[in-house]
Amino acid sequence: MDDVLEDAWARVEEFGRRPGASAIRPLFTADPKRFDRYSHRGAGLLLDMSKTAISDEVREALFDLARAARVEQGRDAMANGEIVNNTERRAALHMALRGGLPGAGAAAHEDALRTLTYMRAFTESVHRGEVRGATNQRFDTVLSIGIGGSDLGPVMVTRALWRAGDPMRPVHLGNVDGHGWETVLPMLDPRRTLVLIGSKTFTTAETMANARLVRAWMEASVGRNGASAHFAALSTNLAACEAFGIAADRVFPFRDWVGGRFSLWSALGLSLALSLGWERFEALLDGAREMDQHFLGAPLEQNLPILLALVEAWHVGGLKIHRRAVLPYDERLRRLPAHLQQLEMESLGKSVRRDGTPTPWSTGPVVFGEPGTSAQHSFMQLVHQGPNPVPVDFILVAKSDHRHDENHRILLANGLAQAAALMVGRDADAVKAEMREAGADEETIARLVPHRVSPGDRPSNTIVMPRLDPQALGSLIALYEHKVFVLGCLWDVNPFDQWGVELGKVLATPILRELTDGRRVPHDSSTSGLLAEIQRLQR
Ligand SMILES: O=P(O)(O)OC[C@H]1O[C@H](O)[C@H](O)[C@@H](O)[C@@H]1O
Repeated sequence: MDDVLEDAWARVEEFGRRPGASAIRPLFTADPKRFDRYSHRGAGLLLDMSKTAISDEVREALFDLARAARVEQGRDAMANGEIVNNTERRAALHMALRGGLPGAGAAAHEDALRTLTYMRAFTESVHRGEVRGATNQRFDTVLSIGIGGSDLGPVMVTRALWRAGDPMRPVHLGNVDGHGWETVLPMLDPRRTLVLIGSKTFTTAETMANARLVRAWMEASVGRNGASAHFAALSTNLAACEAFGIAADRVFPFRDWVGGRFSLWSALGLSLALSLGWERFEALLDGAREMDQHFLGAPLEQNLPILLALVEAWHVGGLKIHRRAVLPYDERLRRLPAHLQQLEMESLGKSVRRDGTPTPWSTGPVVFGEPGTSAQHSFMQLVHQGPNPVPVDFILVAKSDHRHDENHRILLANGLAQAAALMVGRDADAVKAEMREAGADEETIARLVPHRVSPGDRPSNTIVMPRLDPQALGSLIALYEHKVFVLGCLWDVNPFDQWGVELGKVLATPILRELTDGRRVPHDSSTSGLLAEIQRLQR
């Protein structure tokens, strides 16, 4: 396989070195039907990849790459519960949480269904006021404690879908920074607050510190005995939940085959069910399942997650572009870039292949983003005119859920215009003509032309969603999850582990000890110097 994969990459790289490899405009000139031929639908979404420099020849080379990487076989192995997370010796069965899989995936779904059924019963009991707090008041707020994969997905979905009047008010506590707690504290009435501690391992230092903080606050209000009525845990580590004092019937388990950044569909999504209502949580899962079915069934050439991954493979491997921006043109998706940062960078920021040898190719790019149009007024200058291209994913939502039609038209017009402007650019002649038309004098024109030229040929994908509802959001998130898996195949890296985050955690322990009791421990001189400065300022 190695030779085949390396050969396939070599071919993509060779296309990337050809003169004019990054030109997009000539592809539109040569093919009036380019949009039709380079946009695809699946699970209710449309992906337009026509504004990239992928020619028919390059596309064939990318399909060959997908075949060489055995993407379809890898996908089927994942769905069948095989050990695709080879370093941790685990399956990756997040699709099974959504149902619709055959074989081992179906068995895993049966298992997940037990928790989902329990989550539903609990959610509905809370909403009906049958499950109450220690002072017999109904819960109206759900405080979720968790970080990373146990925070970003649920926060992103909450921001996207929660509306005033929904069953419960969601509040999230992720960062260990006490200012985070101080910020949410005024929003909370302990007597009406249900606290969820979400942690796959139930050992994450920040989450446990916040959990202890919140437990002390709750005990101070409703008493030691009463506090347990206010807590539930979402975890794979049942013993640690028990040791923390969570009642057994308040532990919502999930399996180790659910990766943290793929876990919002599991018990970890309980905050979503509680705040949005069970039906909308289920619709989210339905949308994801629809994308799963598309991913599992659509041919390579029309398979949205595979195509999205191939575009990235082309940018990183062919054109050597190591960054990407995500611009959702919907304020409600403002935390989507943060979720994708974790999903993509934690999964694909790797430098060794699955067998531990160095990757001969570059892997995961830097991902960042902000909602449009706000992003246009911050970093898009660099995307339009900076020396290095930044491919963009534009996400457009056709129908809004408000009545301010003019605002929505302005929003959409801007999203479409940004993508077009990046691609078509504006050359010196066009700038001169526009300036003359506007009555500028020749001196001003000569002075400003170089500043006003936009190079064009800057690539983007556009994803169109019909509406931002739970179903479409589920499909969108699953699209990116599967894209990440496909890139794992193409780059031959394990997208389900994250060993790189370990070292920092290890080094934090002696530093914390030093900050706590002042006993010096040897560090590099920079760390020692900074520590000394902080301690001096604290005195
Ligand atoms: O869910 P937990 O076990 O608390 O883990 C929370 C997060 O912390 C870890 O350090 C990883 O980087 C993340 O992948 C994980 O989602």
